[in-house]
Amino acid sequence: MPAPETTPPQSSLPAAAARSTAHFLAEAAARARDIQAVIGHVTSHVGAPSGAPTPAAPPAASVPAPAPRSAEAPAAVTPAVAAPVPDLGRVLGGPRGLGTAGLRLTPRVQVPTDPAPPEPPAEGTPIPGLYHHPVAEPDPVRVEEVSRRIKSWALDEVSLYPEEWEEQFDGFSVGRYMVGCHPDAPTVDHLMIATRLMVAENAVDDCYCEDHGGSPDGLGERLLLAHTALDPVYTTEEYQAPWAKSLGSDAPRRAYRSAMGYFDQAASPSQSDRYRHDMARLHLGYLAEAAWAQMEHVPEVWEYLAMRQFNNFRPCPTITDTVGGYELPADLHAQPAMQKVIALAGNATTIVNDLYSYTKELDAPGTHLNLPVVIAAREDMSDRDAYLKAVEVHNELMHAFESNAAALAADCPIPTVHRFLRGVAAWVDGNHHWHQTNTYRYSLPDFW
Ligand SMILES: CC(C)=CCC/C(C)=C(\C)COP(=O)(O)OP(=O)(O)O
Ligand SMILES: [Mg+2]
Repeated sequence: MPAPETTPPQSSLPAAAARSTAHFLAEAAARARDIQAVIGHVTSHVGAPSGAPTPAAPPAASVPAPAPRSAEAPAAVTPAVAAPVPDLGRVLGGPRGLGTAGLRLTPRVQVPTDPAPPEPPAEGTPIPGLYHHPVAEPDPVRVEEVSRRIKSWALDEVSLYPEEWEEQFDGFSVGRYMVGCHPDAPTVDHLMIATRLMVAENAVDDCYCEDHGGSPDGLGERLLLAHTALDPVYTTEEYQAPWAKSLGSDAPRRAYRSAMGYFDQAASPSQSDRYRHDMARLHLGYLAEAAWAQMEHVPEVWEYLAMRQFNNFRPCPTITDTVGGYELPADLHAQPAMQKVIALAGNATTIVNDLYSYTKELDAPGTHLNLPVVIAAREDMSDRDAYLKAVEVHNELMHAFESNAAALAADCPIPTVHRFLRGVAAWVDGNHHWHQTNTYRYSLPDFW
């Protein structure tokens, strides 16, 4: 099916409102003053000795079901507190005190005010011993609307898949995934920004690298050309046209081009640049994985973990501010302490995938690398012991994410930083929930 040449419609998102240069500069100057005030704190904390105590991780909390919202009801988004936050439980749980209930962004620690009917148990079993925070089932009203809109985008705007892949598209449940990962998105339009990108990222992974005709052969070329749908080519007139035409020539490129077009309209230039950088990281990771597949080489465990830090979910939690309708300023995003928190969160979420997709990948043709497989091969362990060790690696990454996020929050008393950290933590929890409950796609090994 030929790709319709579509241009994303003008967005009505607040963040997409035309940013006049003057307005942007005034905003940036005001922000710069705040940022400079805290950068010193962040830097001095990062320089502390590695044995310095870090705040304790919060206890996992049981979560009552939130009342379903209407599809377009805006979430409370105003950050409220500017005081230093001493522990992660406070940061992730949001502001407390009289009148602040509506400002909490993740439904982690809530005391129900009236008895709600008990929620049916979530489908799927969490991996025994896996450190995670259970979350409530994503708002079904939003899920339904996002699912409807994403299918129409996939079919009508980018001709993403042939009819026979429909069941797999539906089974992926991307609407439920994204609604669960972005509980503070103000509207369904905001959720769609994340959902289109998630679908496009998976189209590239499936069609270029894996299940749907992917292969390590020629992957570098395919990825580079697809990357230009995110990061445009500027060349001479003669060669500009064939490049522009190439972006419509296969489903992954059509999906990247369209999803990025929508993202650009909602994001600031530096948020778009952040995303492009994270996608370049992702593509670098795909290439290392492909090189090992071509060489039939199993890397050492640390080498695998390094590759998986790039072939990683990172581009998804790092758009939490765009999806939330606000911006974490570039200077704060670039701080080493923030980069470390983001990397740890991305690594924990990605090892969650290795663990939940273990049986699916064992059943796939050839050797599919994931953390348990690499540990078993390189550390001479049984499949079971290697899997259990991989669970421990995940748990250590999660604790490191949480303690580093808590330390950063305490050192950086800026509401936007706290909100961003809460957004990343919500993504981590939503990602776990989706993996646990996506029994169409994943099943656990029989190790317990
Ligand atoms: C959504 C996104 C940025 C994905 C990039 C990397 C990726 C595909 C994963 C982290 C998922 O890993 P994997 O390819 O192993 O996925 P499945 O196990 O097939 O679900
Ligand atoms: Mg996997």
